[in-house]
Amino acid sequence: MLKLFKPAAAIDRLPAEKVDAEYKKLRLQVFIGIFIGYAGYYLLRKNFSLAMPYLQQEGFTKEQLGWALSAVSIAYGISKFLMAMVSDRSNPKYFLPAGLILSAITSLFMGFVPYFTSTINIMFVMLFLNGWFQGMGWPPSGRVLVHWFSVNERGNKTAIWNVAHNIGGGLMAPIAVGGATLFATLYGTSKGSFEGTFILPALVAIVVAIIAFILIRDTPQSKGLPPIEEYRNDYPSNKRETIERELSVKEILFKYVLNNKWVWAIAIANIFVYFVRYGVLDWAPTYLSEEKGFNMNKSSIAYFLYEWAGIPGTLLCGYISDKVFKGRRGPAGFVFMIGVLIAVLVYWLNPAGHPIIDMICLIAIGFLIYGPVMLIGLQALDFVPKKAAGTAAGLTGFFGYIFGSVTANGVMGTVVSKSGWNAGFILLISSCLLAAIVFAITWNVRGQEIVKNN
Ligand SMILES: O=P(O)(O)OC[C@H](O)CO
Repeated sequence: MLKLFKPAAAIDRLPAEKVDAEYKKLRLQVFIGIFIGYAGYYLLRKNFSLAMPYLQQEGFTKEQLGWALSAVSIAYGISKFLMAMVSDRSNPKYFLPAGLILSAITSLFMGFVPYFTSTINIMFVMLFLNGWFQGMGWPPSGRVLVHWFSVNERGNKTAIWNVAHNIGGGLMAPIAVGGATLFATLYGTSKGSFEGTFILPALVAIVVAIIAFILIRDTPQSKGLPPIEEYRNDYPSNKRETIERELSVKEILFKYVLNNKWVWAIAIANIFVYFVRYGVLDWAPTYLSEEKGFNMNKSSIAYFLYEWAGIPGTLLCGYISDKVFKGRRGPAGFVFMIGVLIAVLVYWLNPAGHPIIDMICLIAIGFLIYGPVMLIGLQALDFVPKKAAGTAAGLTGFFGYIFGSVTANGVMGTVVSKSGWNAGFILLISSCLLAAIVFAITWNVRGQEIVKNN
């Protein structure tokens, strides 16, 4: 591990009368830091898709660009897991901004140096690098969440933090399109300039990384504060013990993550959740234009609504899992996935000529799918001691991206080309059902109760 990333050491405790005020101030500060930091990551997650129409005008085909784009998901899935093992033993104040700056530098190279967008293979390598650096965002955020927020408030706080990615993803398109227009003006061309879709989001992301660096802190103990469990008198088990020493990679991986059946269960659920998340989102423009007669404008509105509907849906899901199901995430995940199943069915069976119903279905799917997406991350944080939290979430991310998202692009594309949209929808519906079943298997599990803290 690089010396720079070394976890911040504990310092002497502050006087008791200062603890409360300092905790309140720093909890808000670190939360804002990871919120805007993770939103910043999403400015650079898929900005390439906004460059694609311009790159098509430069002579690249849809298939070539789709292949290059898949590099982001492949690298991201692997990195979210591997970099999480590094992150669990790193100071998030350095780790999170470092990944964001590296991702921004990759994007700046693609915007400023023509060589890096000159062939599909070079773009694939650049996007792979970008995906890799993108994997440095979730794990340090998870480390901050579990060290500054105790188990009985985590559902709510994780749900609020999780909407950062909808906000970042939602803001990316106008910033990238604004960049294209701005750089077209600077370069004196009448058409949009794809360079700007790389450059402007990257510049904004660098500013975000600096702000995140200023705000984020490592553990409460490194600021002279007690562990969060002691401060809030909220322990994960009756033994009132938590692990506060940094764990070795071997301990994290083999003692707490890979031999935990519940982590495996949610990793498998994540395959199906991500297949639906990206299977619906990435194919919506194509499906709506081919089968429902939507033009690009209407399709992009539907795409936008899908992302933003995720915000209230995620908050509601976190609230329901805390208040109605008393900290059990499985039932909330089950109910939301059944809701997604119904909305996907209507989206499929609604005949062409009723665009409002298609829009409502996409809003409903967006509203409902991001809750389960968030719950899996939350369960991962809950199922292991806090020093292993990023790695557990990283494993679920690996399964979600490599087996869910990548197949949502590749397998869906092949199935739809060979057998038509009905076959594609049967895959989506089956995934909803399988995700619901795995959530149901975790029905009675309260993460904090099964965590092994010794
Ligand atoms: O798909 P990811 O890894 O960016 O995660 C998105 C959400 O934050 C999941 O909780």
